[in-house]
Amino acid sequence: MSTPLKVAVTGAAGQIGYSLLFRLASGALGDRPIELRLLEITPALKALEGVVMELDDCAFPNLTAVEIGDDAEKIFDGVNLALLVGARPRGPGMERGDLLSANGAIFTAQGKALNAAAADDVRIGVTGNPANTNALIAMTNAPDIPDERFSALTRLDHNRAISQLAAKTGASVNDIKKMTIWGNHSATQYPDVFHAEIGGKNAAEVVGDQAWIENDFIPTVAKRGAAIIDARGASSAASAASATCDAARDWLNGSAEGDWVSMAVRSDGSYGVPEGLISSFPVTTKDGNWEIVQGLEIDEFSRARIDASTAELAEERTAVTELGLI
Ligand SMILES: NC(=O)C1=CN([C@@H]2O[C@H](COP(=O)(O)OP(=O)(O)OC[C@H]3O[C@@H](n4cnc5c(N)ncnc54)[C@H](O)[C@@H]3O)[C@@H](O)[C@H]2O)C=CC1
Ligand SMILES: O=C([O-])CC(=O)C(=O)O
Repeated sequence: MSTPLKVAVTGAAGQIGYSLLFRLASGALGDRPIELRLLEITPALKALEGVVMELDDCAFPNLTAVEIGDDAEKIFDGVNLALLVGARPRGPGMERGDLLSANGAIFTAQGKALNAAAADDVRIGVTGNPANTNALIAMTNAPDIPDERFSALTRLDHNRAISQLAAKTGASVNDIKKMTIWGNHSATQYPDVFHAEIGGKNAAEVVGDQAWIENDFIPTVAKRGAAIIDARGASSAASAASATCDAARDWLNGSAEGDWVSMAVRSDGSYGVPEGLISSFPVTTKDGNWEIVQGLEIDEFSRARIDASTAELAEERTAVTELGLI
């Protein structure tokens, strides 16, 4: 048996955790042994013990060990992958950015703990909202970990966009490639169909309905989180866990040939996105590394939307700078 991949999950007793842990343990990252290291706040440890009892009861063949605790440095010791989920979710009527001050402090502490304790090859995926700026906070507080090891989750938005496009065109989700989410995991995000393909043809041309793209598709994807909160009374959990798995699997194992994925990563200035912001881009991945897809033509319609979302990210960066978090 190969050495287990040590995977930390924070907020493990929460809603997303309750789906994510079982997906990870049952092979979402591939058929490989994994060790789970689960971080919670002290009052949630008892509930987490119950979740671990359930993990035990599944007798997952690839789950070699589970450790739980409330000390981030101990839990992050030697981890190869850290999935930072633990943070307060928004309720009805809130924007994700409203969580900045409540959740930002979690990511300073966890950035420092990862810096001190994680394995040299660690990859860190941030799901807790506001995900992009939380990733920026963790990255800035972990100066010894290369910046490219941090990403924030926009894979859920990417998956939502594929699903909406499949429903509109009658195509299978398997035929839809090269979807892109640009910018922030917020209502300003820009799901881009102009570079996407359906069965090898340009997706915007297949749709042939600019009004639908503008007035239906983009707002439906961008506001899907709020629609789920309205319907469920709680924010998306199983789909967020599924996207967290998809993103981690593709990061570690590589994106498919002839396709790309959306990940929020540190901007190097590509596509005019201010350097240093954690913004979503089309990326290809291989062996735990990502590369921003280059050379896409950005027309005026797309330019305005990318700029609006990255302006919001810049404002969030200013806000957390003023809060002393970075
Ligand atoms: N990026 C994305 O696509 C999505 C992000 N989210 C976000 O994920 C986060 C978690 O959502 P849920 O699981 O539904 O929330 P939840 O409230 O059910 O669970 C959060 C858990 O985090 C724990 N926690 C709080 N502070 C912690 C700390 N310092 N260390 C470790 N654990 C801590 C809490 O005790 C709780 O058990 C929220 O911020 C939510 O908005 C949710 C859906 C999609
Ligand atoms: O909308 C929320 O607050 C939860 C979330 O991030 C999503 O479902 O995309």
